[in-house]
Amino acid sequence: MPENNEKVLITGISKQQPDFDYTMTELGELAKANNYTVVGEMRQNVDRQTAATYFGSGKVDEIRQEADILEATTVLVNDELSPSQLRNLEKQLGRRVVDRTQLILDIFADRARSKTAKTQVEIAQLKYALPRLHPSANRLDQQGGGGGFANRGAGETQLEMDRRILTKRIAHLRQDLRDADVGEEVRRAKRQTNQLPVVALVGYTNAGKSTTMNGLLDLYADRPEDKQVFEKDMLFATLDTSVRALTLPDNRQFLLSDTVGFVSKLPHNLIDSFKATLAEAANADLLIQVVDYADPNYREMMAITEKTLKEIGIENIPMIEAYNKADKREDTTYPEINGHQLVYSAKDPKSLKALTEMITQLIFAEDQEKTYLVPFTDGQIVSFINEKTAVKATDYTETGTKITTIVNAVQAGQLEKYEVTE
Ligand SMILES: Nc1nc2c(ncn2[C@@H]2O[C@H](COP(=O)(O)OP(=O)(O)OP(=O)(O)O)[C@@H](O)[C@H]2O)c(=O)[nH]1
Ligand SMILES: [Mg+2]
Repeated sequence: MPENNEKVLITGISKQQPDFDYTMTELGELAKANNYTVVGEMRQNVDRQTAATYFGSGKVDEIRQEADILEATTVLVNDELSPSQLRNLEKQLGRRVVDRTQLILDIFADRARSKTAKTQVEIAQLKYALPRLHPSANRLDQQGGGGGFANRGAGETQLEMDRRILTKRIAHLRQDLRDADVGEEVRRAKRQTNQLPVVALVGYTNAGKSTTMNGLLDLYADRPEDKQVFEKDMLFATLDTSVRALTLPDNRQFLLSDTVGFVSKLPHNLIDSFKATLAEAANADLLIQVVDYADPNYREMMAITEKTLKEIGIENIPMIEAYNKADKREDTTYPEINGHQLVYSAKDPKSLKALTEMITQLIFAEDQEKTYLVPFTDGQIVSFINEKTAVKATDYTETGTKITTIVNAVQAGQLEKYEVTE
């Protein structure tokens, strides 16, 4: 967490957006997440932004005065500003201006731990910076970035050279990302586990996705070392995807994945560079949308999640709506199942069992009951059936072991030659 504690003034233009109030509240949360101290808020209730300075000129004066009175060193704007708007506003306000995109990028940069997450954030940062480079800005070569640009062509301006360095760096990072093959984790897990069904936790940041994952791992983790992903009360605690195999008491298995949370107006650069990480949910057979039911804005958060899923191309996957943190509400009992909806608490084992029941019903819907007769010489097949499928009955006959069990489509194919109809 950066030592920040800077005083900031939050500002925005309503543009008749119905969710404007909510996005301003969220901007305040994002500011806190970046360790800013919010000292005030100013809104302009107009339909359109002003081309040169975003706010109208009268409003700019007001904001400057207010920022002076409150001693705010930085003004946060609830939108992505054009490069010239940012420059003009900074000049007229006489202080640093940070737009919503920059703020979210700063938080992501602070949270990124894995090499992949760091690379993805840096690409988004550079793409944001590229059109905002300005002749008067600090020289890049003095900041030690890039390298290999000593061959400055005759007549090439400093600005052109800086742009070239950034563009080269972005290309380099993109190659790193391709080499890392982010989508590989789920694909590999699927391959190694004979195409087990994949269940993905998705939802607004801080809803409790990682806590739900950890709760389920506690109950059903396949291997003890598989346990625990990072959970914390902060926005964007998770910036990577983790996949774990779970084994239910009846031996049936599935893969569970946890991933990055969403926020409204997630910057396009960020969605773009995190696409590979986010898209892992696209490989899922079932989504669990985790919702912070104790947050008064949970409906807006759900709308944002659904919009973001659409944006990254995740549609038509069955979904459980999982209303979490019910323990923080006085007006609800839990766990409570209603169709595809569950009211629960990720910290309550009974709730997690109810969730598991729902998952089981949905992902194993295509499972079939079969009876196999396995000759005594094929002992490894009997072990496979006992370990990987939900055995209902076993009978030792003269010709071999007769087992009635529940199998998925892949297993049905693998065991076909042992199948008998009674
Ligand atoms: N009281 C209560 N707190 C919960 C519950 N579930 C999660 N939390 C808390 O909510 C906070 C966020 O939980 P996480 O699991 O990290 O949330 P996340 O959805 O993974 O968040 P990101 O990774 O930031 O997107 C943590 O402080 C959890 O302890 C719950 O059922 N009840
Ligand atoms: Mg998380």
